Amino acid sequence: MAITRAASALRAVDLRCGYGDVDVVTGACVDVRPGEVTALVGANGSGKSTLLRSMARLHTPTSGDVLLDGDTPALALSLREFARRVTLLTQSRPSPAGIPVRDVVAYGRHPHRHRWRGTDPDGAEAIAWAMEVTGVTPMADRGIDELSGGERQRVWLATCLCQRTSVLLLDEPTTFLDLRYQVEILELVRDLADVHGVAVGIVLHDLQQACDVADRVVLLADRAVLAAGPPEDVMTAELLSAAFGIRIDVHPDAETGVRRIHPVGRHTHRARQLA
Ligand SMILES: Nc1ncnc2c1ncn2[C@@H]1O[C@H](COP(=O)(O)OP(=O)(O)OP(=O)(O)O)[C@@H](O)[C@H]1O
Repeated sequence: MAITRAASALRAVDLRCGYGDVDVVTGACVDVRPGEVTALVGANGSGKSTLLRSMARLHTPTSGDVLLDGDTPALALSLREFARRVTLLTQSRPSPAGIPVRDVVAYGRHPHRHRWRGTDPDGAEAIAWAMEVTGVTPMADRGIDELSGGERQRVWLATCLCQRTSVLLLDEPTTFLDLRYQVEILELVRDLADVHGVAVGIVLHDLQQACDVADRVVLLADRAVLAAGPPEDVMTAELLSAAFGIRIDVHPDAETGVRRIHPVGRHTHRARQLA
């Protein structure tokens, strides 16, 4: 992968991850850079979550390194210090009964609270901001277990955002969300990178969303990184079709140049046109 624009905020170097004796991903190099959105894409089971969790210190890789700010081994930091710099929105999260949304979000500030005094001068403002941008302020007093899947997803995202870390890792943040919130969350992600210089690593199933939001894409297949780089290099018909095992057409939008992704199933309108 070419490294040109910005120094890496979080980098996986030659990472090998798996479970027991089974390798899920080998030789993976991923750069998550300040002010950029890096999307991880690939078929179910290709190792996106395992790789992201390994970069967030939630899974222990078999070998390889995870480096912060170019050269600091992630393991050199205490977990608390690491949590102040890197946060991960995981795919599955507990929703304990009766805990109000406001308290769930506030829990995100835990690494920032003074160890003994328990103070967090920036906490209230960070929590209010995170709840506002994710649209969960109106449900602040409701129990997290009473919410719909999409509402809950936004609460967990607020819990991550209130930490104001310089690296934000998101595992399928648009799952469960209706179209409006999918668009808003991705716009927020883009703003966090563009305006606040946050380094964002994001797992996305929707390849169109990856084309729309990402500066760089890492495509996983066959237990490795099949391709990595700008969307125009990675989101090609050839690479995507190989990674997903179906025909996928890709055409640049005539107006914007952004790639448009068209999976071609046997019964899609496009397949009938081509037949
Ligand atoms: N706790 C675990 N123990 C054993 N194998 C696991 C475990 N978690 C995941 N796997 C396996 O590791 C592989 C990669 O899983 P992972 O969740 O990283 O893939 P993914 O690309 O994120 O998938 P998806 O798109 O379905 O979310 C899969 O084959 C999965 O079955």
